[in-house]
Amino acid sequence: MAVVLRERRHLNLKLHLPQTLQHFTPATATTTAAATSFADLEKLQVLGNGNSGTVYKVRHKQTSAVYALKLVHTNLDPILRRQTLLELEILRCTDSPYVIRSHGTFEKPNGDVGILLEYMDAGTLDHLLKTTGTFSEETIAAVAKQILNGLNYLHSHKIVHRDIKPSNLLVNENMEVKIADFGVSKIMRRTLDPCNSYVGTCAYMSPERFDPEAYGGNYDGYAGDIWSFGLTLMELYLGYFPLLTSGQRPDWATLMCAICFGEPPRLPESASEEFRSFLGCCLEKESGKRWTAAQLLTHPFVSGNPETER
Ligand SMILES: Nc1ncnc2c1ncn2[C@@H]1O[C@H](COP(=O)(O)OP(=O)(O)OP(=O)(O)O)[C@@H](O)[C@H]1O
Repeated sequence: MAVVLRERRHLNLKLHLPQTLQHFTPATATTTAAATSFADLEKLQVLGNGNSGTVYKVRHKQTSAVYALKLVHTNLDPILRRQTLLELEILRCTDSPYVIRSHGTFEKPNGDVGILLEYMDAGTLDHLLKTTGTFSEETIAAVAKQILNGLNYLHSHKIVHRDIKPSNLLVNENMEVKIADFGVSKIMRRTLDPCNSYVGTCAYMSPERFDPEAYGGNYDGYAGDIWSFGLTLMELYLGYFPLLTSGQRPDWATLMCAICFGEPPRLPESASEEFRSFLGCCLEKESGKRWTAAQLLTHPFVSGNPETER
């Protein structure tokens, strides 16, 4: 299995999307414990609703193992179906402790697709922020290092996430953080492949993604992920979205002005010099000056963090 994975990576994930799900045997799955059909799973509760479908907490009837089952209603929407197949392919090819693992996929006769995922019992960073309040710098450094390890892994395999935000980062009770929801991700087929589509949550978009025309019509998707990552950390520190005006998320026009024409958001004086410097490296308006995930891992804000090896 490891050999197969290495070969895939060597090929830089030059993928051909299949038309059906029959090909999707997850490369990283513990398939012995995984279900083979919907009938093997007992639904326990709804974990959340996304744009594309519903996520359930489920139990495997024979093994009692608990998973999250993402059910996507792809039958009516060919674009959603194509994107779901791409999400599945990314999940199947990734093998990192910092990226959510898939344990299998199923398709219902009506075209609904089920993705069996590892269950993260503390939910999303967004949920944690709302229930337990703002994060200390120490916790943010530990969280940041894990997300960076995940981004570094994805970017080195030519995958751009394109929707990094607190609600797409899952946590378990050990405070292990994993990147999830590849619903709008992109696999870069060539090194210089540009991103040029307007996808992802616009609040967390970098200036060059918000206004690609001003940057020659294309943007560096990897650098876009770093901007979103920077805004995410800032939100964990402040307890609210950093570009928030008057207590509510700004509308599209206000957001565009703030992101494209305003100064990048900065941390208040109460934050340490190291944290402010770190975020400055993430929130550079010029994408070429923004640090990469690999570079950020060497920044003193995270490099000294004693995160246990996974
Ligand atoms: N593996 C998981 N473990 C635990 N909870 C999960 C898991 N995956 C998703 N969830 C929960 O289900 C919710 C909905 O997840 P989903 O992936 O559909 O994404 P979303 O980011 O809310 O939506 P969208 O796909 O529209 O961006 C999440 O916000 C989270 O609370």
